[in-house]
Parts: sequence; C-alpha cells; structure tokens
Amino acid sequence: MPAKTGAEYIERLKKANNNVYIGGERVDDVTEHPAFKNVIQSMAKLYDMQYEKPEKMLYDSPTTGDKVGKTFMMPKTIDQLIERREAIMEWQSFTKGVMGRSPDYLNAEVMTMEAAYDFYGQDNPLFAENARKYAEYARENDISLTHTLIHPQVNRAKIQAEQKDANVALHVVEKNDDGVVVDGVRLLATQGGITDEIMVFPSTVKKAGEKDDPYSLAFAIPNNTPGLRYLSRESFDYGMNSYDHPLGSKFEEGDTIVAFDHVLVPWDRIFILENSTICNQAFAETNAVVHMTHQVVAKDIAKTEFLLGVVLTLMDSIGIDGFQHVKDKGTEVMLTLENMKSHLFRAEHNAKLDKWGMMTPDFEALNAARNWYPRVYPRLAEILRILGASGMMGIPSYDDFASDEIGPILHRAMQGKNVEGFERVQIFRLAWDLTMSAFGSRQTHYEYYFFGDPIKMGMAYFDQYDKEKYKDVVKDFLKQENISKPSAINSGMNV
Ligand SMILES: Cc1cc2nc3c(=O)[nH]c(=O)nc-3n(C[C@H](O)[C@H](O)[C@H](O)COP(=O)(O)OP(=O)(O)OC[C@H]3O[C@@H](n4cnc5c(N)ncnc54)[C@H](O)[C@@H]3O)c2cc1C
Repeated sequence: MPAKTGAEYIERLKKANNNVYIGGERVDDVTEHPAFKNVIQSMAKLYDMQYEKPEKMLYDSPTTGDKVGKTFMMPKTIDQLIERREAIMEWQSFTKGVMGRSPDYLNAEVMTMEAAYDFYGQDNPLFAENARKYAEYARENDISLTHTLIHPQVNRAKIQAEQKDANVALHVVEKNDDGVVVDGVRLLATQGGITDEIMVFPSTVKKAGEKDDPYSLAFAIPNNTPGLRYLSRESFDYGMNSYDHPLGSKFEEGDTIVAFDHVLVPWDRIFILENSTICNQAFAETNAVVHMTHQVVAKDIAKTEFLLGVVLTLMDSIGIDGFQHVKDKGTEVMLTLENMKSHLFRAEHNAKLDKWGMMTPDFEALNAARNWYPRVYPRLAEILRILGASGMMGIPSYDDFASDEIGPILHRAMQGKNVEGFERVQIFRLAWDLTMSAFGSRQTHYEYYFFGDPIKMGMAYFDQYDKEKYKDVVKDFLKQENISKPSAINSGMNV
C-alpha cells in the first residue's frame, strides 16, 4: 500500500474511534473535536505533502515497490542519509519545528527495527521476526505512531517493584495462548489517540534492574485496542483564529496519560518481554537513538531558524535592532543556529555503516547537540521575551481590531517603525505564542524534557566522554616543565 494521504489519515482515525478522554468525557470523534481537529488537519497536511513533493518525500518500497514515505527509508549511503533528512526537513519547514512528534520522529525508530531486528531475538527468535515484520507493516501502511517510555512519577526514589503500589506502572499480568496481558499506566504520550498505534518502549535514559523485569517491555498495538485509554490534558488550542493563536491553532499536539486495563498484546506484537537487560540496551544497540537524534537535530534547526526569523522581525518592527545588547541577543540565536548546523554536518559527513547495514550518523556530534539544545532553548525563549517586553502583553485580538469603536484606536496605538498596528501585533502574537502562551510555555518545557531528563543525560554524557586524552595532555605539559619538588614538602606523603 502506498504512503497515505491526509484524507486517509483522517478516515482511519474516524474508523478507529480511539478511546480518548478530555475534560472527564470520552471523545466521540477526535477529528471533529475542538481540542484535536486542528492539529489533525496539520497532520493531514504533512501526509498530503508526501504527494505534493513525491521526489523529495517518497521512495520505492524495498518489498512491494509501492511509493512509501522516505522518512522510513533505511539509508545505505551518506547521500541517502542526507536525502532522508531532507524529507524530514520538508515536514519541519511546515511545522516550524513546533510539532516535536510529527511522524518522522518515530518513523526513525521503526526504520531501525527493520535493520536491527536480530537484536530483539536474544530471548526469543519470535521477537526478532516480530520487530522486522512490524517495521515493514508500519512502513507499508504509513502507520502514525505515538509512544510511551516512562513510568508514572509516584516515588522516583524507588524502583517500580518497590513502590507502595507496585501495580500502578504498566506491567505484565498474565501470559496466555493469545498473547501477554498488561495492566497499569505509562506516560507521556504526545499525540496519544490521534495516531494509529502506540509503541511502548523502555526509557532511553532510565536504566532498569532485574527486579523491574515485569515492567521491562517493548510492544506496539493499535490505539483502539480494548482496554486502552488516552487521558488527555487540557488543550492549548483554544479554538481561536490563526491571527490570535498562530501556532496553537494549528500545532497543539496534546499530551496524554496512557491507561492500560488488562490489555491483550498479541504475541506477534511483542519485541521485548520482561527483560530489563535487553531494555537497557535497546536504543543504543539498535542505533535507534542515533537516528532519532538525527531527526531531532533537523527539527531543532528548523525551529531555531524560525525563532531567529521572529526575533529579527520583532526587532525590526519596533526599531530596536540598532541597540548593542539587542544585536548581541540576536547573535546568541544566530550562534545557536550555526552551532546546530555544524553538529548536523559533522554527524552526516562522518556517518558510517553500522553492524546492521544502516548508514548511521556520527553519534558524537549528535549526542553533543541533543545534550546542548535543551540547555540553550530556554534562553532562546527568554531572548524573545526580553526583546518583546510590554509588546508581549499588549496584544489585542483580531476581534478587537475588528471593532468599529476600538479597532482604529488600536491600529494607531500599536503601530511600529515600518508596520501598522494590526501587522505589528500579528508579529508580537506570534512571538508570544512561540514562547509565552500555554502553547509557547509547553514548547520550552518540551525542549527541556522530551528526550529525557537533561540532568541525567548530562551525567551519562560526562561518564561516556573520553576524558583521559585531555588529562594526559595536561600531565605531559606539566612534566615538560621539569620542576623538582622542594625538599620541604618531599616527605613521601602517600596520596
Ligand atoms: C511536553 C512533553 C512531552 C513529552 N512527550 C513524551 C512522549 O511523547 N513520549 C514519552 O514517552 N515521554 C514523553 N515525555 C516525557 C519525557 O520523556 C520525560 O519528561 C523525561 O524523560 C523526564 O522524566 P520525568 O518527567 O518522569 O521526570 P522525573 O524523572 O520524574 O524527574 C523530575 C525531577 O526530579 C529529578 N530526578 C528524578 N530522579 C532523579 C535521580 N535519580 N537523580 C537525580 N535527579 C532526579 C529530575 O532531574 C527532575 O528535575 C514528554 C515530556 C514533556 C514535558
């Protein structure tokens, strides 16, 4: 089956009738519900884009020959790796990087499952076959995915097995001829319920021990599987027009708590079962983390380019671009962008074939980028806030401007250096929605946390970094100085 269109994506969602709840009520049809319908239209646009630029976004399936999405393509050469990223960039240029879970994110993971399927067969050869077949099924049917990696925040000082209620987190309850019955809760599925299927995978960062084997799982099931519920947080799409909420009105992905009530996972959908050791290795050994980070860095670049554009347009609109500290803040954003581009270039141009036959980017470059961006993104949002000042709050709505009585007053009062009031407020509303509205604040929170806790990631980064060579340089340098120890302290002290 060829890549799907936007209409097919919507039709599937209607038919699936996933079990989604918001505001305490079950949603009849997500495609019509005000909390979801606009982002669903944006997702549909992404799928349609595959046919608007088929040469950029589609390729011939290696199994059926059908035209399938290039974000599923397994790269064998550096050119193909870049081609794949260019397809990712097409989508990112539409979303401006604010839809972190556009389908390219998890398609990267799916792609690695096809290449590295053998990894999943360590306990049971069936699981390797499951991984390979699932990846093929997802690609051939252009399956849209949500995913969940983490356990609820009950007591982070204890492992799951030692929680006061050890049954809160998703765990295995029973195995029978049909599959594995699982029960409990997982977090935090962005786009939960507005996609076709869910992948349950181990955390990329938190490592589990043997006692957590019952919680150590990887599987994928349709979102309308009986017993599966998506409990959605309040929507940040307030049903406003695209002047008032230029981003939230299109790209509000939603985040959900996922509740499994004795859900049967068929045997052919299990990839890892009750094995914390395999779970701990999964992302690194299959190189899923590398290919997902490749997508993330592309997204970060698209997002920073857009943010820089907003910063520069805003500066220009109120004539602050000549001030020294304002220029310096613009420079900070520019340096971030150029830095991320350099990481990407190095990652792609130093790519190597991995043991699974995938052309895999240089993880040193990507790992630095994924550890750095969460630290710097809050600063980018802060820069926009600082430069916007009162203008971030002086943001009359479209209806205000449409009022015969106050519209003309506002249009005059809100004028900028080279723009009229209505146009200036449009720029500031965009800046606000990118950084300060509920939608904008979530962007900052998302960038900080979505790939895992940056503190723990930073500790892991420090531990894996090749530090000895730098210490050796210093040791050699100090040796060259040839300074003898003064006799007064040469006491033979043992340290
Ligand atoms: C907007 C958004 C979207 C997300 N989307 C998804 C998604 O689609 N799928 C998905 O699976 N996940 C998603 N996540 C979840 C994300 O993976 C987690 O937020 C991240 O892994 C951090 O885990 P946590 O939230 O459980 O934080 P916690 O682990 O509970 O940490 C809370 C605080 O305690 C500190 N802390 C906790 N344990 C320790 C420790 N052992 N040592 C030192 N400090 C500690 C942390 O540093 C942090 O400051 C999303 C998160 C956000 C914010």
